[in-house]
Amino acid sequence: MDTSVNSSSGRRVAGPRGLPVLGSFFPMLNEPLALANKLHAEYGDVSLVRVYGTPIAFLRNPVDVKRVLIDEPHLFPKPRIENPFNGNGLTVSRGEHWKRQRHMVQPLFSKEKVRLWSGLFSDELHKGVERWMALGAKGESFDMYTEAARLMFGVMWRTCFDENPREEHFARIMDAIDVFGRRHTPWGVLFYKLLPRFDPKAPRMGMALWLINGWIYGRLSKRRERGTRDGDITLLSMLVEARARETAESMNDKEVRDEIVNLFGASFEMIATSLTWAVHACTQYPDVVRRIREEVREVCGDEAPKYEDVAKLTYTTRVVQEINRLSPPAWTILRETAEDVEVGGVMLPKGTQLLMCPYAIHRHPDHWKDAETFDPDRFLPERQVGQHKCAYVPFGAGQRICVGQHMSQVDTVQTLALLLQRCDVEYLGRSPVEWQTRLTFVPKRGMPVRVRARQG
Ligand code: HEM
Repeated sequence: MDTSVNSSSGRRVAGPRGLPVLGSFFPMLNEPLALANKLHAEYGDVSLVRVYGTPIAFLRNPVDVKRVLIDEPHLFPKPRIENPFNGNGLTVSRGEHWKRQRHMVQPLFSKEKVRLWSGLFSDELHKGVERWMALGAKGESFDMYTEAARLMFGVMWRTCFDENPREEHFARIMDAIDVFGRRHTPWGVLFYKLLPRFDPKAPRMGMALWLINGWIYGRLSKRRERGTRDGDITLLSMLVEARARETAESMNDKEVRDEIVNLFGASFEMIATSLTWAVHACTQYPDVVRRIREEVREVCGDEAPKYEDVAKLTYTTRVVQEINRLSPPAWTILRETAEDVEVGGVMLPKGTQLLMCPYAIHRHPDHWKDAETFDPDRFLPERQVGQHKCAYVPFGAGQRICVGQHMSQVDTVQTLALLLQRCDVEYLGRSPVEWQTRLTFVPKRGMPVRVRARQG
């Protein structure tokens, strides 16, 4: 049986009714993106399920996505998301607090700032690639996702604190993500209060939270004691120095802590996911590898690719864009309706949760030709003419667009360029790769690869 909501145009939007009371709780919990794909295939651009009576609408038409994210964001705020990790940081805050924090945080990720951090990034990147080659030299394989996460975690740790990360920091954070991410998919945040009670691993989250707070507050208090120092380009210091636009107020300790956790949470796993899928694609398409290597040789010669080279690595950039189209790390963007409102010709009641899945939007048959084909050249400027602004939203759109978009693109392109310049990569897992949605869109059984130094 179907659920239906009357449309003002007489059309009906429908989805499966699901179980009594629970509705579609289990498909949403187990694999919400698979549910979204199924619903779009069966019911079109706007479809609806209920979970505990809460209506949840899936939108995939770029026209509706633009209206929600860009044209009328006041009608479609972010839902209230409460969890002790994110606190009231940028990814979850709303209203005036969000506006104030966004004005303070966004400038910290300008091109100029990313350039400042680029030496530090290159440093970590070289260590990472050398480590992968050393494993390959011993004949050992590794999980690309874990290694990409380790690399990007190191980059973020140094960006925040200008310290080398310890294995303990990485292991603790990955453990927290493992527990938190399983229960805490972006839609699962709506039901956070209910879920941990059933989760025997919840104490591990409590321990991780206690440690993370200790790491941040400890470093913050030292930074406050020490005061400003020339040449300090840590994100921690920049957050301490940031001033609100209208009042010139600075952040208190809790606000700095929240932003550090949010920036960490929003960044390293996302970039690691993008890199993982990019490396996998390169193992599948030898022609893509050949073109990236030719481009890197033309732009960098035998030198390692640097920050300044990235703008010239246009084909490699298109490869990354195509990866973020087909395997968008942020698999959903969440909003809710602030009042009864019509979307895509359908009347949705106040409080309807809106899930816009870039995975589905990036495959919309009216906006993408041969959507399943891996074709980086579809991002050539001449082929993008006339493309809808919201047909491609791996970083979101509108006022809440990702603050780390430039940083991500630079880091992913530079990593792919260096890796393929120096190494051959072999994928050792099953094909096709099974995926799952955790905090990001990840391979279900990891991404086993072997990396060997290139000869000659
Ligand atoms: C491939 C990498 C990344 C992807 C795919 C990605 C994706 C996204 C998306 C889709 C949003 C919008 C969410 C929404 O509208 O609700 C977002 C927001 C955000 N991203 Fe990213 N992101 C990436 C990397 C980063 C990095 C490197 C940082 C910072 C270091 C970052 C920080 C943020 C923050 C703070 C927000 C919240 C902005 C706000 O709500 O005002 N992200 N990201």
